[in-house]
Amino acid sequence: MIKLVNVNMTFHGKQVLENINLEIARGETMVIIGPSGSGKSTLLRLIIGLLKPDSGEIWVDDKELFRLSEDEINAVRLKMGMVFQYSALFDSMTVGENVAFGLRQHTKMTDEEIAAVVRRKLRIVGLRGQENTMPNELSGGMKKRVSLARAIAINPEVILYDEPTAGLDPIMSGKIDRLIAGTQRRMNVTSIVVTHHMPSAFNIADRIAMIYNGRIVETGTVDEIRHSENPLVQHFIQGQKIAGLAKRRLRE
Ligand SMILES: Nc1ncnc2c1ncn2[C@@H]1O[C@H](COP(=O)(O)OP(=O)(O)OP(=O)(O)O)[C@@H](O)[C@H]1O
Repeated sequence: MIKLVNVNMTFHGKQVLENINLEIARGETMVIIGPSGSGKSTLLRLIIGLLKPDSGEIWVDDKELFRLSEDEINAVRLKMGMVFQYSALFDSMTVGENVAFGLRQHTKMTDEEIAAVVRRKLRIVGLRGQENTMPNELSGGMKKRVSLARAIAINPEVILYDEPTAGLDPIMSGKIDRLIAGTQRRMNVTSIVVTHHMPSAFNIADRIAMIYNGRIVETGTVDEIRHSENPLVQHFIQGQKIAGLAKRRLRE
């Protein structure tokens, strides 16, 4: 479904991604882990066609993104929904208008049809009847759920999530994890999830890829990653556990 071949990316002469090769099958949930600044968000932005790599190929189905015209890239993008790191809702629009945004931009649906889709998607994310609420009246977790409702409104084949549980308490994180897994099952979407949060990664992943300094240092199933002998991987997993414990102690 999605394939990156020898992808390289630099910003102002600094190599941010180096020789990335990654294949994600249809219906698979691929979780990308790695330290801050390792290139995870850049990878997502390349896959959704917001950035162009310096070299390499990015395939979505049988189409290589950067051989396409702008119109063709837009058509591929319509297969993808993105849940952004800070939810990225439009503050001046109601929840309903936020969820409807993509449908208004890219379809010829009538107002009634759009309202029906919005109602259905809000119900799926547990926000039934919140159409007229403004984003600033919502908690962080609720905003993430609106962002997910907006991403699934266009019935995407691929959903990309950038740090979906960042800043959420463990109960809300668990809820978001279940929504991600439930959405995958219900819509049979391909999911790509960037996260620092190892419990989430282990909960939802079919496979995990770890990026370190712009390179993929390991790809494997949850079990393979848990038992990896790569010290970078173990260090990251253990480090996240220690960071979690330290945070809990600070709160106590
Ligand atoms: N538009 C840009 N212009 C210049 N440098 C950038 C740009 N976007 C990202 N970078 C740099 O690329 C590197 C990778 O950034 P990226 O956001 O992909 O990392 P990340 O792994 O997602 O980090 P985090 O977990 O902190 O979100 C960083 O050094 C960042 O400063």
